[in-house]
Amino acid sequence: MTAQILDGKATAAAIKSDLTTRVEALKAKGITPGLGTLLVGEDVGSQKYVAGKHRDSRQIGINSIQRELPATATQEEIEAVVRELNEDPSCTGYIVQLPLPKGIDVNRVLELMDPAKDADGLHPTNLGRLVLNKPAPLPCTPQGMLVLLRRYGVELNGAHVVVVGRGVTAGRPLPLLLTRRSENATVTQCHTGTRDLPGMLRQADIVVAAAGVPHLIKPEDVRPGAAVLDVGVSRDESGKIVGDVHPGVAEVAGWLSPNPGGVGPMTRAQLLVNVVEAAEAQAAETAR
Ligand SMILES: Nc1nc(=O)c2c([nH]1)NC[C@@H]1CN(c3ccc(C(=O)N[C@@H](CCC(=O)O)C(=O)O)cc3)C=[N+]21
Repeated sequence: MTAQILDGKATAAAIKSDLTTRVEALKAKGITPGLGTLLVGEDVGSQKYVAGKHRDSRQIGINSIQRELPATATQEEIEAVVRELNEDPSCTGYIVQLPLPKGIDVNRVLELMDPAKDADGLHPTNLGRLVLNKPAPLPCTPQGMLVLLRRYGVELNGAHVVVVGRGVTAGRPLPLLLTRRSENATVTQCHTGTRDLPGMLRQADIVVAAAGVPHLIKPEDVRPGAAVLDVGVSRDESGKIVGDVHPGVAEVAGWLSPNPGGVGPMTRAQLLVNVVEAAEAQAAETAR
């Protein structure tokens, strides 16, 4: 058996094509959405992600507002740029690329963001609204996974999803989305403290590997026919991406979201969705 590939690149392209039309409609009303990014430091991986986000934006007609600070930037300097982006009317939504340099209080920075401009969906107010089932920009990586599973018809209703990892961008918020009545999945969250990870994995209809541990998920851990999403990003000595899923899993799983080419492009597409939706909300506000 060879898994059907959940093609995040192709799905993201379809989402971007739909967004292009919505951006044109906004422009006809005199609104051009703008995506802002704040990148602190010279991490090559982060530079690549941010460049990719601006490339995507340009493709669909969204303006880019690119702010950079050196790794030596102080808390005050970072907060000053956040305040600027909050005030800037050309910036519809923005992200502060994580991680921030050591010694910076990340949560203080994130809490200073205008929740209405939170393109990542990771502002405490928006995460709180998600818990309360109120409308909010959704966290991009989990929402990207959901859209990908839906597109390929992977059943969520009643499914047992085992999420490995509890990071703020992926593992922690994903169960909030999956356990809503509209999705109706049952979720087990596993992490480094989980006693019998292979035993948990074997019970899963869907495995989400978001631990950041290279090849953590082995073929013998996966129930034949299960869906497996490779989310964790590590790099080998040559800088090549290594995911959390062992390549042999492709022979056992029913569906596989590869890495690269799976959840990464979906995360970026969802970021654009959040910016376009923020601009549409703004347009509706102006029209009233
Ligand atoms: N505030 C914030 N928001 C984020 O969303 C965020 C972040 N900080 N910090 C780091 C992680 C990581 N992340 C990725 C996004 C896209 C790809 C992606 O598109 N990857 C391509 C490959 C890219 C390559 O080859 O380097 C793919 O999977 O096909 C990967 C990883 C977003 N993150």
